Amino acid sequence: MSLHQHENTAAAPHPAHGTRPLLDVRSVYKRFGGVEALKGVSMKLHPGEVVALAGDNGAGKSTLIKTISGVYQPDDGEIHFDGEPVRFETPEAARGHGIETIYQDLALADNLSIGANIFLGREPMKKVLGFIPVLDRKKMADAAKETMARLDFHVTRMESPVARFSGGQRQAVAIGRAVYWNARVLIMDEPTAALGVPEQRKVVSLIQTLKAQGRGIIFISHNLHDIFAVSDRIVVLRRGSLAGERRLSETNPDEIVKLMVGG
Ligand SMILES: Nc1ncnc2c1ncn2[C@@H]1O[C@H](COP(=O)(O)OP(=O)(O)OP(=O)(O)O)[C@@H](O)[C@H]1O
Repeated sequence: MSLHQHENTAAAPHPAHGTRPLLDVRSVYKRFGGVEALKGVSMKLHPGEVVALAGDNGAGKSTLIKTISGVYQPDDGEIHFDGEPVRFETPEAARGHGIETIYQDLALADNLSIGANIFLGREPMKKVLGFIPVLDRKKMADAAKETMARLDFHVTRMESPVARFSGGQRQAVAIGRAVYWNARVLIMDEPTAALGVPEQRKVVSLIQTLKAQGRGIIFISHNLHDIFAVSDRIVVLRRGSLAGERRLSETNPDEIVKLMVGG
């Protein structure tokens, strides 16, 4: 196996360069049987940076985010988090380091409130009469209010089941959950897919809020408009390899499409 060298590493340094990257993916390989889904992919993510992952179907985008977030383990190569080499055997292990992934299904419990969704599976308990454990609903409600306010995202009916919320609001709840649990890296799979235009704008503005809070964000998108609206850098994959990497200020949608399709 030869290390795959990519031609385009010309992206100018991000202003955050010089600071230590939050995430440093170094020449990662991932195979599924005979399929080489990742062939020596490298990428970095700095605090307060938004990186878009672009690429055609089958380019390796999902495999890359799942390899970063502990769903898969790399067959070769290394992942460094906050300067230390890491190997996450499970998504929970990645979460323990503050790497939270939001998939398209959002993994929300539709019939529960925002607070209950934030604490899903990690419910806070309190004791009544000194020994009977019950759900600490006040803690859940307060956390929901605070978290959504931190995201500058206001819903009037905090106690409603999230099924009643719009797509953008539901995305905000999923982001809120990650933020409550101190996500330092948020990975989002197509966060604006299946949303109407005003809702897409809200999600873009949420991503800007997360960035201003110094978190690192990686998002997969097929939507070049959103990519250009919110990212600092675009990493383009093609057939499992890095096809190129560009700072937003030095590229345009045509060039990104060319990198995606090759030739
Ligand atoms: N669990 C798996 N088992 C076998 N092959 C897989 C598996 N996951 C991905 N692949 C293969 O790896 C390659 C990369 O797939 P991946 O889903 O990462 O691409 P993608 O860029 O996310 O594509 P899309 O935009 O269609 O979701 C494809 O050839 C795919 O068929």
